[in-house]
Amino acid sequence: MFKIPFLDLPPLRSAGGTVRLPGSKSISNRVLLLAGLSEGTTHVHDLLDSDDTAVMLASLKELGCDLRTDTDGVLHVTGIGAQLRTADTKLFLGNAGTAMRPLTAALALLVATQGGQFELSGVPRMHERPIGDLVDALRGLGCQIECTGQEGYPPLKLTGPSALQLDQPVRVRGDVSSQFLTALLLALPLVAQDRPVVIEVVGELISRPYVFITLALLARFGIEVQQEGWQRFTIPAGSRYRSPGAVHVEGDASSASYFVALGAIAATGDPLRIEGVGHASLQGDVRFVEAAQAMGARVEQGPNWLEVRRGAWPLHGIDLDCNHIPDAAMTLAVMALYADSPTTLRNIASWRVKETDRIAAMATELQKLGAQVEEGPDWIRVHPLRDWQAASIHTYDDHRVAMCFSLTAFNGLVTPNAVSVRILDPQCVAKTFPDYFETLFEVVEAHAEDIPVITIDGPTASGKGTLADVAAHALGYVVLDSGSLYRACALAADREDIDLNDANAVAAIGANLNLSFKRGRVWLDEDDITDALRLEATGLMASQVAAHPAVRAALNQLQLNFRRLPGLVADGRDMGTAVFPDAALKVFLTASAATRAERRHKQLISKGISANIESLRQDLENRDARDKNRAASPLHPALDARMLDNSLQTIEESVELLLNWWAETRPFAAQR
Ligand SMILES: Nc1ncnc2c1ncn2[C@@H]1O[C@H](COP(=O)(O)OP(=O)(O)O)[C@@H](O)[C@H]1O
Ligand SMILES: Nc1ccn([C@H]2C[C@H](O)[C@@H](COP(=O)(O)OP(=O)(O)O)O2)c(=O)n1
Repeated sequence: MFKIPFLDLPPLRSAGGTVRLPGSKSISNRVLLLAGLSEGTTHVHDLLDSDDTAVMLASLKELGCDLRTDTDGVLHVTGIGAQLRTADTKLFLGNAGTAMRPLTAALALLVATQGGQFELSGVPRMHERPIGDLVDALRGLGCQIECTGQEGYPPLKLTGPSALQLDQPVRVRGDVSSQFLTALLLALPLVAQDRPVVIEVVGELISRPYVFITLALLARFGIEVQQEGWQRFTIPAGSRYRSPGAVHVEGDASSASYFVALGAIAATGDPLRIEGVGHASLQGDVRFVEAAQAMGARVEQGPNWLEVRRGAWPLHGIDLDCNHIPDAAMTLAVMALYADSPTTLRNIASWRVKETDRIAAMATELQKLGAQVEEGPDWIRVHPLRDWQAASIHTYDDHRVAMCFSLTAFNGLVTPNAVSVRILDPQCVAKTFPDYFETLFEVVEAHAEDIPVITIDGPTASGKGTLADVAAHALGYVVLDSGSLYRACALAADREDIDLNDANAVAAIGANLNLSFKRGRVWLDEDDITDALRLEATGLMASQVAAHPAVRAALNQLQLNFRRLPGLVADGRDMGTAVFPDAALKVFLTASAATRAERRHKQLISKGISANIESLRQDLENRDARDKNRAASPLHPALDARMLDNSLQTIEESVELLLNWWAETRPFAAQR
């Protein structure tokens, strides 16, 4: 996951390959709650690992469920068998609507029948998301619920015991959020032992596919709800949650929408294959596929996979009632930018009460890119965009805003003036798809020249590696420690007893280096060479082999291969002058020889390697001289490099300066 303040996406050009989706959020949290209320143990496979499921798991633990994950990643949930084990508990539910609503209903009924007190709260946004219709329905039954902040919104205090009236149908509004009905359906079996319980929906029920998932999962846990249309549901007398044993969670169909869109926009060669959802999925959002097809996508599907290619290009504008795909429909608003006519998405009032007001959020952010957007209380219209502006996209702590705006990075497919897109707070995707951006980068390609590079060149022990690592971490970029390639090449040659002055023999070794980088360690063939690489003696040998033009040529492609999405920070001697001459920022880092010798001395001592400061200084001056005076790519600043002498700076000061210089080169500076 990219735990950074912003992630810059350079222009992306094509897509293809295979994506395995994380588990569905809706199914995961319903399964967890049902498993938690059941008797016995449920073995949950392919559970989504995300913020929202973490919230539900923490709550189940508080309630006394036993949770164990085995080495295969299967979660074993032993439920409470509908018996409260705690009497007075506070639950913090973050911004997880799929936890707040059903837990409110279940706990309100449990304290009504068994006594106790629960307080449910969340982040500030959760306290702005209405829950009044559910609270009213539960109060109508006799539950005691207090809204401790504003009436109709969390936080809530649930107390009991209290007498329940279950003879009359429970009435709940269905036109704001189907999650209220889902919450009641999931919870009312708790009190349907002696008599059937009837739920009546007031108003037109929205988001029916989510209710369908609820009913299907209830059936798996032994509750066969009788349904009369979408207005009346009866939970039969004698209902009891029974663990089905093993449950497999489907891939998340809403998450699939970004990759379906990706295929429709950019899979011009191989298709984009999406594993985890298909025509047999329970989730209504698989019908996003039909909307994408209407916009031009070519889709093949099996029971649990989809393959998507570009069909029509540009895409076609559509006019669609999105009631059946409320979450996935946000993706259509971004696809609309690539269409040949405006796209109108209707019946999306529920967008206004999600993680953020999604209609307002989409309109504001699309406009930043230059798009013309109109909006109404329950609709949005997006016009095709050809004159794009680089933009810094605010994500409102809303995972779907972050994910669907990543698709705007393909603007170079409809304009010659491709722009980069900045996604602010990219880690909000943790709500449902923590590795979304990593997964995206595996199946998309950019032109190498579009992938930004920062180079840091300079003499030994000037702090290049340190600065490169911290800056790359801050930007989410890949790091190239080019010195380590020269070091590895020298080590490999030395191990084979090759004369380091024999340029061609060393170059042949360099061209066939079998290096791998795993969990912070470096491997040469089967050997872990991490520690050997850092020895001063290895540095000296590296400097020696690095003087051969043939060796430099042999290692060139290996270094170019590090230019990967979303960007690169490369440190060495000739990164800015020879390997990445088009880098957007070049830094030449220096410090006095005395300072550098002192730093290296400290570094070695801290690693338990004995060293003499005077001989270190002598070695580094010799090495500087060789690196500067060699004929092939000698160490010197590029003409357009920025000079940084950090002799008197802390690491933090150097990093801040570099990041400020970087910000000056970016097109977003004014918007941040
Ligand atoms: N600006 C700085 N101020 C103080 N110490 C630094 C600074 N930059 C780096 N160092 C320290 O100097 C040592 C050498 O840095 P390193 O990044 O390995 O240099 P290089 O990659 O240029 O050889 C490290 O122990 C590092 O913590
Ligand atoms: N891009 C590069 C990187 C390193 N080299 C050579 C010259 C250096 O003395 C050695 C070792 O480099 P490295 O960056 O690991 O050395 P320091 O960490 O700065 O001591 O490799 C090079 O010629 N070109």
